[in-house]
Amino acid sequence: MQKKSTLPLSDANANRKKKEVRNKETLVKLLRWHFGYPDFRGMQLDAIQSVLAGKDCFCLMPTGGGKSMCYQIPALAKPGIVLVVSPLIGGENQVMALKEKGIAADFLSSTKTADARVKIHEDLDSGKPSTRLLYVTPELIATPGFMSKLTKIYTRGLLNLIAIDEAHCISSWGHDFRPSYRKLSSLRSHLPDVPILALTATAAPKVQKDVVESLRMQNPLILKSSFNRPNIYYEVRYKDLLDDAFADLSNTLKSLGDVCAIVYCLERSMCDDLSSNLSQSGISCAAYHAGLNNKMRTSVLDDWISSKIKVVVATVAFGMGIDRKDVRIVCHFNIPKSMEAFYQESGRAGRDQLPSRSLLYYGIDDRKRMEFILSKSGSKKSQASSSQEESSKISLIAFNQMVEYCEGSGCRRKRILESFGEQVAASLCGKTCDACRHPNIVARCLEDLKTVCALRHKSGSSRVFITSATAAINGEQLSEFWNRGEEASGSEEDISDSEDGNDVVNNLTRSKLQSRLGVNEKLAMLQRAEENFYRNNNSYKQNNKVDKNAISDPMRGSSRQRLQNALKQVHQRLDNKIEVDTSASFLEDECYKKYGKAGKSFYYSQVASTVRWLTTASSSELMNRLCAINASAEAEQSLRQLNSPSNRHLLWILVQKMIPAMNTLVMLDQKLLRVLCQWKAVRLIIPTCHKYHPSLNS
Ligand SMILES: Nc1ncnc2c1ncn2[C@@H]1O[C@H](COP(=O)(O)OP(=O)(O)OP(=O)(O)O)[C@@H](O)[C@H]1O
Ligand SMILES: [Mg+2]
Repeated sequence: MQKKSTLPLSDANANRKKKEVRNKETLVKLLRWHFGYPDFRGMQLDAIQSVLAGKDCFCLMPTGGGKSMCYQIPALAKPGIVLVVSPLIGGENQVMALKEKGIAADFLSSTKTADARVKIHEDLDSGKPSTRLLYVTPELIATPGFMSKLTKIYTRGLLNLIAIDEAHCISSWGHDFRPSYRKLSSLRSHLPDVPILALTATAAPKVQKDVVESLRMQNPLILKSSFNRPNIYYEVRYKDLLDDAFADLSNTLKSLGDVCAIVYCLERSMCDDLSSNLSQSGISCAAYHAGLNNKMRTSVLDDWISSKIKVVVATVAFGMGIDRKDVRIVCHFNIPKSMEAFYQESGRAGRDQLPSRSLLYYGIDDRKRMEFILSKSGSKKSQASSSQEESSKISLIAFNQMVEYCEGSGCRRKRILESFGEQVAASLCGKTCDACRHPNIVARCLEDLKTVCALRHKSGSSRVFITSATAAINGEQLSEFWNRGEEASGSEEDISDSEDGNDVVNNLTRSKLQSRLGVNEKLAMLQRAEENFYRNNNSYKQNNKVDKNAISDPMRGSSRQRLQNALKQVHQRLDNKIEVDTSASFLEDECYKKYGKAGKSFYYSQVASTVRWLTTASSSELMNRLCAINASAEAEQSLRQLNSPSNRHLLWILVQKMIPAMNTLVMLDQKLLRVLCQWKAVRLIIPTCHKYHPSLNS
């Protein structure tokens, strides 16, 4: 790309020239000439004028707010160099975009070839460098060789400004602390008179204080814009209330058409699995995480930027500085670790200011996993905080804001903004979050979630079985939630999230809940469960055909072993009251049923989560749960004996007798009974059947 000439500024005496450089008209002209934008946004002009006047400035602007312009325009306003400290990816992208506009920018980093580096150094040493914006990584600043080069440029009076992009990385209070940023404190002592511009979208007051102090900024102008992103619609969906969160995600992405999207996951392996699952369902996507080599990462990024692929399934490694304006949806498939992280990541949607969405899938297991990780993760941050314990406490407090965002019924937007200390008028949202647009549905979801938690707490059991909340929301109808009794007795609950309908039957036998539903609703629900059963069975078969992700028998064996090891300890705690082998097989089977078709890492993470539960649950939780498993294993044994054609008729009679007695369904048809048999639902009914038909005992 040809170099664009700098906009000629009138040349009079030095003082007048200095002032002229800062006057609005001149700066707007530069903006139009180089970038084609009609005017400055928000506080851009204030920041630009401040640094051109030689003053330090701390600039807090929302994601996509246009922070880069605050140092790009000063670089074009007067001769000399603006040094931009930035993380690698973000810097490289910006340099590429600037070069395309004919602006002399370069990135000096270890990823450059030796030749390219020599060229840049020659230009810097020339006494009249053509480079206007020199991007570097914080690591480079820390090297003595580069600092002496900078000092040379500075003594020649050619260093106009030091811009620290993503400045929150300096602070261990921020969500993305990077030790290399800490070393930037040496800039002020080596280059005392150069104004420093710190830019971030992280608003925590502690971060601001940390940044200002670490960089030794002097009486900086503090500019803060509102963090509101009015063009983003915020929504939370509850994994524990969805039939199948993967299917829900995939359907959501498909329903939006061929749009550009980011899906964030917690773990690399989950990115790989989710990406391959989405690809299998026809979505153009790829995984991006730190486990891929540089070449792969660059190629995924290039393909996504150039629209060859539409969806990137990524860890947080896909992050800072990625400037694709038309991301229409950012999904979090796992809950992020803090509101700041969530804000930054979701903020990658709609940088073109057009309507966009943030969709977070919240799951109780994810929450527990994150709490576990954060409680162990203090050591990383302990450099700045007094102890590891304190540091993990801070992380957990930060995480709690995220939990409140998901579990609260109030406006999501308000919650985000208030977490950054903004006062928010009730009318601000204007129904641009699910809680404001569908308050009843959200309230109901939360009620259901409470029920799920209560059931788990009582019996160590897992989730309820309901149809997708999404469908209900999209259809503007009431959702199909039915399990709303808080005091539901869950004694015969099992942890299973299996999609085979056990949950339906389990829940049907919970008498407190039953009275709340009409027969038709219950039948409809059974029918849906039946459809799900067949649908899941089919997709399972289909997936299995192509399965490089398949979970092999040895893998399952080693998972059983893991569970057995954990169960042995539980066994001792519970005075040898449980069957280790039976329980291990049962728990492993559950993990497999739940995530077998989703891939290895989903499966492994479910196994890990079960092991964690075994090591952290209370004795009574363990007793309830594990005794239920043993009882259920016995019941299954009985089922095998019972499920012969001649016994089916008997079963049918039993079901008819038993269910009305329990005030549930007054009738079932043969078809549904067949389904019940296939779901092995009878195994759950059988213990109850004994009461009604003692002859069964024989
Ligand atoms: N005055 C303006 N008018 C219109 N568009 C602008 C203006 N200033 C910047 N932009 C555009 O807005 C987009 C976002 O800008 P930028 O990347 O600087 O945001 P940011 O604040 O650094 O966001 P993030 O925190 O996500 O890095 C860019 O595409 C940029 O070109
Ligand atoms: Mg930026």
